[in-house]
Amino acid sequence: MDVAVVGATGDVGRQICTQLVERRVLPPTSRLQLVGRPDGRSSRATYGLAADLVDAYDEHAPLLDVALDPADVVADVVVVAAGRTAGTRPGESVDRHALAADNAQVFATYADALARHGSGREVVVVVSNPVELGVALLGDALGRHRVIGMGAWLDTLRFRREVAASIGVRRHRVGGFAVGQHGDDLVPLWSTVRIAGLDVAERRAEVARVRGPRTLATYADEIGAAKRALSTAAVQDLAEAFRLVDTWPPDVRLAARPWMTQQSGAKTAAGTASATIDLVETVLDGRDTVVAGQVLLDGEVTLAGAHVHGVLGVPVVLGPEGWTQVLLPALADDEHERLAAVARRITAAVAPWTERGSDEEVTR
Ligand SMILES: NC(=O)c1ccc[n+]([C@@H]2O[C@H](COP(=O)([O-])OP(=O)(O)OC[C@H]3O[C@@H](n4cnc5c(N)ncnc54)[C@H](O)[C@@H]3O)[C@@H](O)[C@H]2O)c1
Repeated sequence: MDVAVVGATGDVGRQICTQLVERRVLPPTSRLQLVGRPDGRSSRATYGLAADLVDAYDEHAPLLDVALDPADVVADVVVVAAGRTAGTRPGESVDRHALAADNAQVFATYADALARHGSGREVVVVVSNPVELGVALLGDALGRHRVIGMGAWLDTLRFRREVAASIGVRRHRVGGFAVGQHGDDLVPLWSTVRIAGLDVAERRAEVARVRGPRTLATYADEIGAAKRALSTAAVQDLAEAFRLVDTWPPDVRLAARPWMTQQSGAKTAAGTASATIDLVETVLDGRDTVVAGQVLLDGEVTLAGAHVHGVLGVPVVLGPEGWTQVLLPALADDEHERLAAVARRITAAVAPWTERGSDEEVTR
């Protein structure tokens, strides 16, 4: 099985390539295709990255190949990590609309190239932001089941880690999902949290203790307040800003910590790459596994009495041919309400770049 990484020399793309090789996800007989742009620095750096990876991992590296023309991308799994990023400088806000305007062309280019020249079977993992727009454009072009965005899986892993830290266990003992839109519009599904080794009563008591008497009705305000507090704290002392994050409930930390990391200039490349590789491994593995991801829905989910026909982060079954089933359990009222609002906001955000049109037409 072969993997292509589009945007291989970017901060995230480079981490994905390195981890794919270092974690031996691909055997030496497989091919890792590093995809760059024909113009600019990335074309030269793509060849350099291939040489550096062989230098480091010659004993077990897969075959390494460079592609600079979208028409030459060939793989069983294509990871799209190319494009502009935002919010990496102190005080810089993430304007998802502006980011969409920039990255829509990148998504459209590879959607078109894979539709024309691909095998018709490749599975695409979208990393670039806005991940929902990437899933919409690539899903429309290639078939929606073959395209998954990794933002909800990263948010899910972060949610599990924050809950685990508050309870005092390791992440692998915590289950549960964070869904919705990647970024501030994520939806932590507290009702799905499970903790290995605890019975139902014990788990409920632990969740109530670490969550407190809050609901998702105030979540957006809490995230806004957290960012303001961090902006002030970070001016004085970045260590103090990260210490402040630790004083908040798990779901606020879930949104605030990556935001602070991005603002620190460090970016979130390692965590993003690791979550991406989970999805790539799942597809290559050949067995169906439940993950969370942004997918293009066609009525599989009903929120506020309306079927969702658009992109939304949800738990899905992922396998060798892409995602097959949505596994969204019955939600608590506050979760349902927030997820319905988020679905509408994603649809509105994606509409200018797709042919699906207005909110009402998409979610009916
Ligand atoms: N989904 C997530 O959880 C998540 C997390 C972190 C970053 N991201 C996103 O990943 C993307 C990349 O982030 P980064 O920090 O690596 O950015 P970066 O600026 O370091 O790298 C972007 C790379 O994309 C390349 N590129 C741009 N247009 C291209 C094209 N048409 N074809 C091939 N390559 C092209 C550039 O040459 C560069 O190497 C951004 O959109 C960012 O928002 C997503």
